[in-house]
Order: sequence, then structure tokens, then C-alpha cells
Amino acid sequence: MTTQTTAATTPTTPTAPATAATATATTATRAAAAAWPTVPDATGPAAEQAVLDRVPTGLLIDGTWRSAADDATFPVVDPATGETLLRVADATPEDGVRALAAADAARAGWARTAPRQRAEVLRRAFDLLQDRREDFALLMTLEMGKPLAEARGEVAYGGEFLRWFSEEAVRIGGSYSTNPEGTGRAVVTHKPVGPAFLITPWNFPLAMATRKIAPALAAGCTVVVKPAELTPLTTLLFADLLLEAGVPAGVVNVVPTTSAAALSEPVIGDPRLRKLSFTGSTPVGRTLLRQAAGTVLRTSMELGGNAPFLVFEDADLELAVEGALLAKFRNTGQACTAANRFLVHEDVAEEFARRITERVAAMPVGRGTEDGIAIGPLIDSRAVDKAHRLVTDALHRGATLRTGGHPVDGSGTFYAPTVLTDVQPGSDLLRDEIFGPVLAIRTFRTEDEAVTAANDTEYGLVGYAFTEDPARGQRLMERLETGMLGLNTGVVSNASAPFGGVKQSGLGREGGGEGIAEYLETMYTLTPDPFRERRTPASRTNEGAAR
Ligand SMILES: NC(=O)c1ccc[n+]([C@@H]2O[C@H](COP(=O)([O-])OP(=O)(O)OC[C@H]3O[C@@H](n4cnc5c(N)ncnc54)[C@H](O)[C@@H]3O)[C@@H](O)[C@H]2O)c1
Ligand SMILES: O=CCCC(=O)O
Repeated sequence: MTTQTTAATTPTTPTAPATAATATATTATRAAAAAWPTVPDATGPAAEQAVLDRVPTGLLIDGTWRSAADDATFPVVDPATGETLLRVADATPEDGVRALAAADAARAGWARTAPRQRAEVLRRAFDLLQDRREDFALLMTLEMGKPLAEARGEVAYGGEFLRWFSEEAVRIGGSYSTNPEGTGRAVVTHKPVGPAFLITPWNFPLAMATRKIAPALAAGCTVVVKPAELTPLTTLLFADLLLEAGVPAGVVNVVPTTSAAALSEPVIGDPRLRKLSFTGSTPVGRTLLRQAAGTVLRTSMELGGNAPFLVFEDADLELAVEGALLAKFRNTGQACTAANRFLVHEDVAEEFARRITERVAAMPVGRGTEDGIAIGPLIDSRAVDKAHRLVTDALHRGATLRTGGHPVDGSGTFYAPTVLTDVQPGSDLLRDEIFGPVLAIRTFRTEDEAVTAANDTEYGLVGYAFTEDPARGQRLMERLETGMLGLNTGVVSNASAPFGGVKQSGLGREGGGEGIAEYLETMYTLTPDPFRERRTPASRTNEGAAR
């Protein structure tokens, strides 16, 4: 794959309480005070420093940037170089509860705003993000490592949630109907569920935040956001943009922390919290669900995946190869949607493997800020170790190495893009999320065999299938146990579509019309038929007198 291919196909939609005494306010609504010059489409040390200088490094609580309660900070590191980019305030559990108190105090006011007003705030945020897209892209590449072309794709994708939910905010409906007996009228309305705690992962630092914040705000909910400790900078810069777009104090609060579990537990256990939306791994999701049971909290869970990628004997192989490159190597393989198991019909397996190996072997690896890079660093050394352990296990069990298969020497946490064929049943990478640039191929003989293998996992986020037979495509839609299916395409993500999984890949959906419903409560009111004469005591007396 050339970098140009990666860039062109990177999806744009995608086409690619507080112990208050110690917290101190440092700047009042920082964003309003800051002038923002037009950002040049530039990279290099000066551009990097300029964007880092713009990032607020405190906690956002009640519309004010603050230092942490104990003044502690933690470093955010560039995974390509190992160098510290910035230090960020490290929120304590008390800060988390204080942020929730702010969200609770702002709750009623925000819920009462006109939907149009909420829509316009989100639309302004969308416009501001477009103006600053180069800043956000560069910042994501710095803190997360993804190639700049992909980071630009994520700004476009993440921004679409702001635009989509600005449009959805004014379409929160309800219904008025006559009950079947004809004796009454049923009125169904939707209201904001209340303060929401949003926990996001490191792999899509902007889009995973906008995919939660935008529908929550559109619905009229206030939020506390806990970004991943590895990539808090994008969320902090985005929160500042939201203040500038007109989000009132307390509506969005942000608490980066290195103590995710300690901060989250009291917030989740606090009865003022009404909603938890989590994106991350399935094991952490299970823990949070157990905690949420304590207060019977509404939850949305976007969890891990183990996507099958099926190539049938009647597939357009060139299309399948392009789809495979996107489905596997987008974000250097670090996507919940990443194809984890390639199941290829035995008649076309060797040709598919030959073509894909040629492309993968040619992928430029390097720091994401450099021109033409297709494969950036993995997020940290643990991710490199995991990828390598899975590859080594597969090789020991009989797989064949076609290209890659090793960490890249030098600074940074890089893993060579890898293709394995003849992967044997029982190999760990067929069961575990690889979360790295490793493409593992097995073969199958029949459609039944392919479907059985595809469904043989506790996960069910997304699947991909390449076939030129429309009837087979329809059978797969009905038989694959996933929340999403890419049929002859390697990417499904789009702000207008319900994103989410079945089985242990999650609960609920983000995006589409479903996305805002996750932040709304349904209320039903019954009232008597207004055309029936009311049988008041007085009318009953009169009826009796008349008889
Ligand atoms: N389904 C989706 O939409 C989707 C999207 C992106 C990532 N993911 C999944 O996320 C995983 C990768 O992301 P990750 O490594 O950041 O996941 P993770 O579960 O380790 O962390 C996710 C978030 O949870 C926080 N966290 C961790 N332990 C916690 C605890 N005990 N209490 C509260 N918060 C806690 C982390 O600080 C981070 O903010 C993969 O499994 C991937 O598939 C899923
Ligand atoms: O990592 C999972 C999210 C990927 C996406 O939204 O396309």
C-alpha cells in the first residue's frame, strides 16, 4: 500500500464533590480569552510546539481550568520517540466527584435549553474544528502516533458526530396516541437522562470523544469526560474548543487521570450520576458493568472485537485486497474494528496472500508526521510485546511468515507490518484482539465452514465479507453474529450509522438515530379520553336526579 492509498481511503466518515479546598482556578474560561490564528497546513518542530502550546493542561471543572487537587501531573509521551510532549494535571477521585457535582449543578439549566440552541452550539463546535483541523490532526499524531493522513481522516470523522448530532438535537420526537380500548390518550416523551460519565480509549482520541459528547449534549445531558491517560491532549484541546463554541460552565467537565479505577468508582457509585458510556476493552467493560449495577445505572458499552474478514471464491480479489488493507492496517491495526481473522476460500487463498504480502511488505513505517508513512508506532511497548507474543505463538503452532514478524529496532514502539498464512486452529491470535499490524490468514472450503469459524468467538462487533454473489451477501447479513457488516468494503464507520456490537462486544449503539437515544429517558403519560363526559360526583348526582 502506498501512503497515498492510505490517505485517500482513510475514512472521513470514515472513508476513511468535593474536598474543594485544594482545587485552584488558574484561568477563567481559557478559550474565550485566547486568540486563535489561522493554522498553517504545516508540520515540523515549530508547528508541533505551536500546537502543544495551545493545549490546556489542567482539569476542566465547572467551566474553569484548574490544577489537580494535589497539584500532581503526569507526562504524555510521543510513542514514536519516547519523548514527553507535555505534563497534564492528574485528577484525583475527589476531582472526579467535584466534576460530577459541577455536571449535576448544570444539569437542569442545560436540559431546559431550546434544542435549537444546543444544535447551534454543536454546529459552532463543528465549524471551529474545521478551522483547526490541522492542529487537531497534528496533536493526535504526536500523542497517539497515527500517520498524519489518518489523523486528518479522524478529524473529519470525529467532526461528523458534531454535525450529525447538531441535526439530531432538533428531532427528538415523541408520540400521542389513543389507547386500544379508546378510553385514554397515551403521550410518550423523551427527556435527557441526566449527568453522564464518558470514559474513552486512546486509539481514536477525538472521534471516541465526539461520538459520546455530541449526542449527550444534543440530548440535553451534562457530562464528565475521562480520557485515556495515554492520549488526554486531544480531549483537552477539544474541551477548550467547546467552551469557545458556547458550552456553558459545568456542562462539559474533563478529568484526565492516571488512576482510572480509583477515580471512576466513586463517580459511578454516586446517585447523581445517571449514565455511564464506556469505550474500551471488554474486561474493563465487565468491571464497570458490575459497578454500575450498584445504582442500576444506564450504560452504553463499546467494547473489544475480533472481526472476521471473509474472502469467498467469487470475490473481486483486488477489491478484497484494498478492503483488507483498510480493515487491517487503519490506525496501524489499533482499531476495535480491525480485521483480526482472515478466512479465505482455499481456491483463492494463495493468490490473495501473494497480492496482500506484496502490498504489506512495501508499507513505509515511521513517525506519523513524516511524509508517506503508512504504519506508525504502536501505542506503547506493551502493545509491541503483545503483537510479538501472538505472532510467535502462531509460528510455533505451524503458521508461515510471509513478511514482517518482528519489532522494529531503534527508538519508538514500532512493529513491522506482518502477514501470516496457514494459521492453525488454537492459535492465540484467533481468540485475542491483536491490536497491531498483523494480518493472519486461514482457509475454508464451504460457506457453512466460513460462517461457523467467523462466529466462533465471544466477540461480535463487526465482520467483513467479500463476495460477488448478492444472495450469499444476504445470507451473511442474516447469519453473521456481529453488530455491523462491511459487505465488499473494509470500513463501516460513519456518524449517521448505528455503531456497536453484539455478544461481548458491547451494549447500545453510537451514531445514527440510535446514538442520541442512549442519552434519553422515555416517559409515558396516560390521560382519559377528552371527549368522554367526566363522571364527577356532581354529574353522578344529577344523573340520579334525572332518573
Ligand atoms: N467498540 C468500540 O467502539 C471501541 C472503540 C475503540 C476501542 N475499543 C476497544 O478498546 C480497547 C483498547 O483501548 P484501551 O486499551 O484504552 O482500553 P482500556 O479498557 O484499557 O481503557 C479504556 C478506558 O478505560 C479506562 N479504564 C481502564 N481501567 C478502568 C477501570 N477499572 N475503571 C474505569 N476506567 C478504566 C482507561 O483509562 C481508558 O480511559 C480495545 O479492546 C478496543 O477494541 C472499542
Ligand atoms: O476503535 C474503534 C473505533 C473505530 C471507528 O469508530 O471506526
